[in-house]
Formats: sequence, structure tokens, C-alpha cells
Amino acid sequence: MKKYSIIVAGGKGTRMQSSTPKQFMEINGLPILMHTIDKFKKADSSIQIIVALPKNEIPAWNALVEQHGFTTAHQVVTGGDSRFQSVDNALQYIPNQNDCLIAVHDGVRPLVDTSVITQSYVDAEQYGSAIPTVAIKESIRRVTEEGNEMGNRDEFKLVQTPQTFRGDVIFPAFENGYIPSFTDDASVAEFSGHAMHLFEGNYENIKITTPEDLRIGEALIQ
Ligand SMILES: Nc1ccn([C@@H]2O[C@H](COP(=O)(O)OP(=O)(O)OP(=O)(O)O)[C@@H](O)[C@H]2O)c(=O)n1
Ligand SMILES: C[C@](O)(CO)[C@H](O)COP(=O)(O)O
Repeated sequence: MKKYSIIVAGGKGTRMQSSTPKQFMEINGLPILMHTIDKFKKADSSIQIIVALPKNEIPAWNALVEQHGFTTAHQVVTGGDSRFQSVDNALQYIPNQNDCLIAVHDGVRPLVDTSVITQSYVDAEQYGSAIPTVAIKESIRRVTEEGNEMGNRDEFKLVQTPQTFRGDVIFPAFENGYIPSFTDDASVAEFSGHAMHLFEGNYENIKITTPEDLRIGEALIQ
């Protein structure tokens, strides 16, 4: 089956509180988004990469590609107002809806392990979906109206990306439309009636969201 990757980088990075979109911020001299794109190329050079960017940031991205001599092949598409919309826009650029595997990955997760990318395609072909998760290491507490109470961490997993799907699962799910409680692609696919297949992610695969995450990224990226 043909493999695609939709790398979503259409956000504003509000929580990073930086004038530069966080996906363009540099770690070890290279924009985060380029580190992320290169992980997919390294995992499997046959993967067709689609990158969703805010419309007004596309010229800046093109300038960065030029500046860094970035040659990894990718198709740039316009993102949307929500992550859902950015994925949905990118899906329109994939022709053979039923005969493909599509990994959706956050542009700001450059620390994904290539073995996790590879595994996600293998598992998605077999199960229809492949969602990387890791166990919670800390204790958790449930916030209630009265205060808070202990929670059972064995009932939860932390969810990462790439979230990978067969075309026959992801396309109909996104056609059902958006509801505000969707936080990822697994929730979209689950809402359309599919059970999600989980597999082991890698702990380093953090989502660079707030300034301290940048320091972790700097320490871990080779
Ligand atoms: N309309 C949107 C919103 C988010 N994303 C992407 O989804 C990923 C995860 O989102 P998040 O970390 O929340 O990024 P931002 O939305 O940019 O950050 P914030 O919520 O702090 O504004 C990021 O790669 C982001 O660029 C996207 O493609 N389109
Ligand atoms: C998709 C995701 O990274 C999985 O953990 C996460 O749900 C994105 O959340 P955000 O609030 O849109 O960053």
C-alpha cells in the first residue's frame, strides 16, 4: 500500500509565546519542522510527505527551505483554523483513498523514533489504525467540584503521534465532520465507530508546546 504522511504545522503556537511560529524555531541550527520531516524520510524514503502550514506562513517556510538548502521532498498545503481542519485539507491531496496508509504527525514532534514511524505503518495495515501511547509515570488526581481525588493511572495512557490509519478508516471518519471535543485523529476515527489499536510509543517523543520543551528538544536532538 502507498504510504503518506500528513505533517500538521498549521498552528499558531500560542503557548510558546514566541513571535516566530514554534514549528519554525530552530533546534541545533535547523527549524523544528525540518527535523520532523527528515524523520519520516529516514524511516522510509518512499513515504509521500504532505505538510499543512498556515497560509500566511508559506512564504516564510519557502524562504527557510531556500536558506537551509532543505531538499527533502514534501508538498505544502494550506492548514485550517483547527488541527482537524488542517488534516482534512491535507487529505484532499491524497488520490487513492482505499489503497493507502496515512500517518498524521504533529510538526512539533521532532523526537519521534524512526522505529515508531515504521511500526505505525505495519500495525495500521493490519488493524486499520495504529496509535502510539506511553504509560503514565506520575500519579494522577481527578479534579472535582469539591476539590480533587486520587485517580487510577492504570486506566489511562498518554497519546502521541504519528497516528496512522488505512485510507478506508480515516477518509470516512473525517467526512463525518468536526466536533469540538476532538483532540486528535484517534478521537475522529473512534467517533465514526472504529476501535483504536494502540502500540508502544517512545517517551522522548514530546510535543514541543511551551518554552521548557525547547530546552528538552535541544538536549535530545542529535
Ligand atoms: N489549526 C491548526 C492547529 C494546530 N495544528 C498543528 O497541530 C500540532 C499540535 O498542535 P499544538 O501543539 O497545539 O500547536 P499550536 O496549535 O500551534 O499551539 P497552541 O495550541 O499553543 O497555539 C502542531 O504541529 C500544530 O502546528 C495545525 O496543523 N493546525
Ligand atoms: C495530537 C496530540 O498531539 C496527541 O497527543 C494532541 O492531542 C494535540 O493537542 P493540542 O492541544 O492540539 O496540542
